[in-house]
Order: sequence, then C-alpha cells, then structure tokens
Amino acid sequence: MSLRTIGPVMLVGAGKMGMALAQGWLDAGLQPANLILVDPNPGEIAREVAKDFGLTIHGDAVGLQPNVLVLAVKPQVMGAVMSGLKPVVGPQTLVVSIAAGIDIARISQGLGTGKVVRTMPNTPAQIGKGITGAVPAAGVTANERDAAETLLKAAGAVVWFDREDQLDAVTAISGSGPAYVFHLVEALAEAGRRQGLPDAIAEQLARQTVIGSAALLDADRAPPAVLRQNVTSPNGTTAAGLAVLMAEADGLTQLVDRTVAAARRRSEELGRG
Ligand SMILES: NC(=O)C1=CN([C@@H]2O[C@H](COP(=O)(O)OP(=O)(O)OC[C@H]3O[C@@H](n4cnc5c(N)ncnc54)[C@H](OP(=O)(O)O)[C@@H]3O)[C@@H](O)[C@H]2O)C=CC1
Ligand SMILES: O=C(O)[C@@H]1CCC=N1
Repeated sequence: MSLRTIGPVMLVGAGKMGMALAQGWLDAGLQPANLILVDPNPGEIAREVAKDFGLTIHGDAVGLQPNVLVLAVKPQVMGAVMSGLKPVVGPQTLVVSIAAGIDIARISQGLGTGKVVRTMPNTPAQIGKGITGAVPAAGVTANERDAAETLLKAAGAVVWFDREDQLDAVTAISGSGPAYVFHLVEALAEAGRRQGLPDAIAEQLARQTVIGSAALLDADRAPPAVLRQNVTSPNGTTAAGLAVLMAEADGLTQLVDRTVAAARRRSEELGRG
C-alpha cells in the first residue's frame, strides 16, 4: 500500500505532533487533496502548512468522510472530541490514535468501532526520522494494519507490540525521549556558559555535539558503549567527566530511570482520565 492510494486521511488536532505527522505524510507523497485537517483553533505551524499546500483547516468534522481518522488531540479532551466525531466514523473507517495513555477500549467505546490502532509517535516524525510504537485492536484486519503502517512509516520507523500496556513504556522512552535529548543540549550549553564561553558559542558547541553524535550513531552501527569508549582516552578528560555522570549511586542511569518511570506513571494516569 502507498500513501497515494490510502484515500482521505482526516487529522483531528493540528497541533505540534499532528502537524509533525502531517508534514511527514505530505513530504512522503500524500496528496494534499487527501489530507483533511480539523482544528477549531489552529496554531501558526498548521496555518503555514495549510497555506503552503493549499489546504483548508476545518473547524469541525461535520459532513466529512475519511478512510482513516487520526486522533491527535490532548488526552484530556479525547472523550469530548470522540463524541463529536461519532457521525464521521463509518463501518470501514480506520481510527489511528496518537494520544498518550488513552487505551483501545476507550477509543472503541468512544467512537463505536473496533477498527482502532493505538500508537505513540515522536516529533522527529516531522523530518521522517521518528519512531512509532503501535498496537492494533483485535478487530483490525491485516490490510488495515498495512494502511496504518504506511501512514506511520512516512514518519520513520514503526514497531508493533502485542501487549497494549507496553505503549506506556514506549511513551516514556521514545514519545517523550526527544525532550530529554533537547534538555541535554540545554544543560550542556548552560555548563559551557558557566565555564566562561560566550552564550552563542556554548549553544553552538552543545547543539552540534548532539547533532554530530546522533549522526555518528546512525552511520556507525557499533553499540553506543563502543562509541562512548572511542571518546574516552585512558585517564583523560572524558574519563574524569564520565566518573561523575556514571557514578553508581546517583549517575545518569539512575536519573534516567526515575525520569522514565515518572513519564510512564503519567501515561497511565492520563489513561485513567
Ligand atoms: N508532542 C509530542 O511530542 C507528542 C504528542 N503525542 C500526543 O499527541 C496529542 C497532541 O499533542 P500535541 O500535539 O503535543 O498537543 P497540541 O496542543 O500541540 O495539539 C493538539 C491540538 O488539538 C487542538 N484541539 C483541541 N480541541 C480540538 C477539537 N475538538 N478538534 C480538533 N482539534 C482540537 C488543539 O487546539 P488548542 O490548542 O486550542 O487546544 C491543538 O491545536 C496528545 O494526545 C499527545 O499525547 C504523542 C506523541 C508525541
Ligand atoms: O508529553 C506528552 O504527554 C506527550 C506524549 C509523549 C510526548 N509528548
């Protein structure tokens, strides 16, 4: 299946993540005529993309009939949004949700359909370098799963899961993960400033270090531990820095563990409403 043959896709919620996906789809060949944007209060990015591709942003979904309905609103408003979308969902409509924490049972009940794929993408989708975890409901056929995968693959890699509860962990690792990495850039830049570097240079050094390291991770398939060891001269500067970062009791591993556990708990809470 290709994005050219997938039929009308309705994106409800033209916010940060929804538009990251939409940009990925359009860049990968989804016909603008086959993308229906629905958002009563679209932000600047949505308005710009709509202008660039000649799209209308609809205030509501009344009277529209997509083949695929993508739910990209905040978990807190999913219940209300689904009530309004019930008339849009026909027996053949495939529903793809990206909302953190909201489980398949709730979406099926909210929209009156078993054709639901629950997913968790991340914002690098915007440039086709995302990764999405996905779980199909029992009522989803192989063809419908292919259709969902075609859409999700336009945004990057796709990993399918059998157990839905694993999506809370996926949310905490790769859904939220880009924010952890961007915060590392902020922290490294701030440390550079405290070491006396000019603001702009500190930011440039931190940013390019993460960009270069990510590109190296992509180009060189050696395990990250080996790439780390390649930087670490015996008894050198990196070893001195890593002794702090890898301290047994309060190192980065423990901090990341607590970070991920908190994000997972929040995903579970969002699911409970
Ligand atoms: N941001 C991320 O990195 C990721 C987010 N997600 C999930 O994606 C979803 C959206 O998150 P995010 O993009 O960050 O949030 P945003 O707030 O940026 O986007 C949500 C959009 O939905 C709009 N909206 C509100 N009510 C309606 C409605 N009735 N119909 C249509 N649109 C509506 C919002 O408008 P308004 O601002 O006026 O409320 C906003 O533009 C969440 O469920 C989140 O869990 C998943 C993976 C990663
Ligand atoms: O912060 C959030 O709740 C969403 C889900 C994963 C990334 N952003």
